[in-house]
Amino acid sequence: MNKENYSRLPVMSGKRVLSTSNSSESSNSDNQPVQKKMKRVVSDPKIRQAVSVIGNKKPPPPIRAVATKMIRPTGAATVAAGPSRALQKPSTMSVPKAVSTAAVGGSRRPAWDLKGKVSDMEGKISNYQSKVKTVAQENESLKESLARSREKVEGMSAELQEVYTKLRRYEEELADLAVVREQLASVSSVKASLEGNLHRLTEEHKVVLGLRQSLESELHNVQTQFSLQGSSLSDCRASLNEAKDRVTSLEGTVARQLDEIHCGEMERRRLHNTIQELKGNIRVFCRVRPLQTYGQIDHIQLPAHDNKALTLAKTEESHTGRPGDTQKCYNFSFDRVFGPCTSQKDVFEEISLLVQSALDGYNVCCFAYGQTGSGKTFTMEGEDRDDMHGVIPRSVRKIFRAAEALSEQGWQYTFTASFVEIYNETLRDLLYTGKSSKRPEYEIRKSANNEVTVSNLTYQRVCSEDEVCNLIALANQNRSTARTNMNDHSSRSHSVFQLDIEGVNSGRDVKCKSSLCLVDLAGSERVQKSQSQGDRFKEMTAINGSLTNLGIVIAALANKENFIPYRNSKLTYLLQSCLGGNSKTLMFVNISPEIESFPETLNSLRFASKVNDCVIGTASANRK
Ligand SMILES: Nc1ncnc2c1ncn2[C@@H]1O[C@H](COP(=O)(O)OP(=O)(O)OP(=O)(O)O)[C@@H](O)[C@H]1O
Repeated sequence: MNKENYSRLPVMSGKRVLSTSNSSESSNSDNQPVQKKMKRVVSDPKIRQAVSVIGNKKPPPPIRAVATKMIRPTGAATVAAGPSRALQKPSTMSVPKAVSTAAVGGSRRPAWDLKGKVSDMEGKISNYQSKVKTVAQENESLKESLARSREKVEGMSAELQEVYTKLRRYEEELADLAVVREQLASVSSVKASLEGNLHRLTEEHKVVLGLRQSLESELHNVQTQFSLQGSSLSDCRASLNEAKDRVTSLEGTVARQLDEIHCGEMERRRLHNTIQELKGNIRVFCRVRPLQTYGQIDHIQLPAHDNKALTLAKTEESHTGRPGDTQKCYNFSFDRVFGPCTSQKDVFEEISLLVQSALDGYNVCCFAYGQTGSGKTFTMEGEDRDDMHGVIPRSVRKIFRAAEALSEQGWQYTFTASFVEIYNETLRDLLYTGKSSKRPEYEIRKSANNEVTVSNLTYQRVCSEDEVCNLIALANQNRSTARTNMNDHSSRSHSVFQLDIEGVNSGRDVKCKSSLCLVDLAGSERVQKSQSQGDRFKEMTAINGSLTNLGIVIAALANKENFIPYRNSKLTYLLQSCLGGNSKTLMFVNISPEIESFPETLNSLRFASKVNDCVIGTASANRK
């Protein structure tokens, strides 16, 4: 084995091989690599034979054969006849010069010189004998040398085995190293990726460092501000304590003022009621509808300086038949007269104080009276546009706003709405949403504490103006309308919108309860003029009967009669609590400006005058 053999081994780092080789050299007792030794041994011709034996090759026979041949006691002649190959080699042994010369070819003895020839032969024999001796000695030394060589060969075989063992170990190490190399490769790739990561992290670290610096500076700023605010906080605390003291003292003042406000509110209610009483618990407002065609109203005169007076003038034909001869004037006086140009807002302003009374715990009733088409529904409900809203939507708005304002003084209000129609002396629920075939019967009932209710009627709890407006819209859908000669869309029924109000001031332990009734009466025209027949005639009879009865009830109240015929009509029975002593009533008399309506206008004004003359007993608030 030599270095070339090593290079043909499985992959191994040269360094490691060299180091192993070196270590092997250094560990060897002879301080020589095994292969070198081997080379030297094999190059020795004597040992080569032994090596050949180890290598399973037949050993060359010569030495032993020669030795054997030489040792075998054969005669000198045999020796002389065929000298061995060893003998062919020039011998180093010394031969007597005389013998040698004669034997080799010195001068030939004469045939007769037998003695000399014998002597030559004897010399030759002794020569051969000494040669044999020498060869035997050589043979012995060769045997010894062979034995030594065998020992050496055995030693070397052992060494060789050792070398093979080492070789196998090296090979195993090499295999291990290959695994290590693979691991190294994978570790290298991991290292490369880690280096990439490291590079990225380094960049990120730089960014984070920058961020940190900016955050640190920000933190510094915040800390500065914080310390500044800390000092201002202590200032604030001091002023807070001062403020707390002030608040405590103000709370006392507020409590005192709340008491004063409450007393003031109760006083306001009392005074307000006094004013309403002074104005009369039943008041009548007259409203003239504008002309629906271009023209001038001549027969209705409204004095410019007096907004409470109205004159109805009619030029009566003379017996000669010529017009303009005599003029008959009918003067009326009401609590207020509104001309055709008065806006809805101005009309409501006059009655808003009455609506306020409803919140204060007084029953309030407001109804519109007049012939068909005179503007009752316009006055009570108005139209969709905000500025055209009538008394009902404006009252509802005022009530809810006033209730909200009073909540600051501890008042909590609950509202319940109902909407009834009286058609042909029959009650109908205008808030009914069930099937018309399943409409129940409605009966007016009076409770022990004189409260009037209607059985089966919808009493809807409401919390806002919008909710009430939705109910009014529902009622309008349900409302029965009929076509008449006087007005295509006139209502042939009375409609009664009622808002029951309950107020509680739990802090003061005060309660109040009242009703606000807003009534749009059916048209009051005379039967003859409407030319109604059949059902329409029946409608007109029922309407006029209930309106007449309304007048009778008001007159009976005015005369302080013992018996008030409320039950004569459904209308008066339903409005009983609003018309009685404990109420404030407002009647609108609506009149049409057309000259053709003169008789109806006169009738309406006469009816309203009668009502205006009534003074209903002093109202008292329903307080507990
Ligand atoms: N003050 C007013 N200004 C403008 N238009 C009015 C006024 N009063 C009434 N009108 C109009 O006159 C018409 C009739 O009015 P409205 O329907 O209110 O009469 P009514 O008395 O309620 O009739 P009915 O008894 O048939 O219900 C309507 O078109 C209404 O818009």
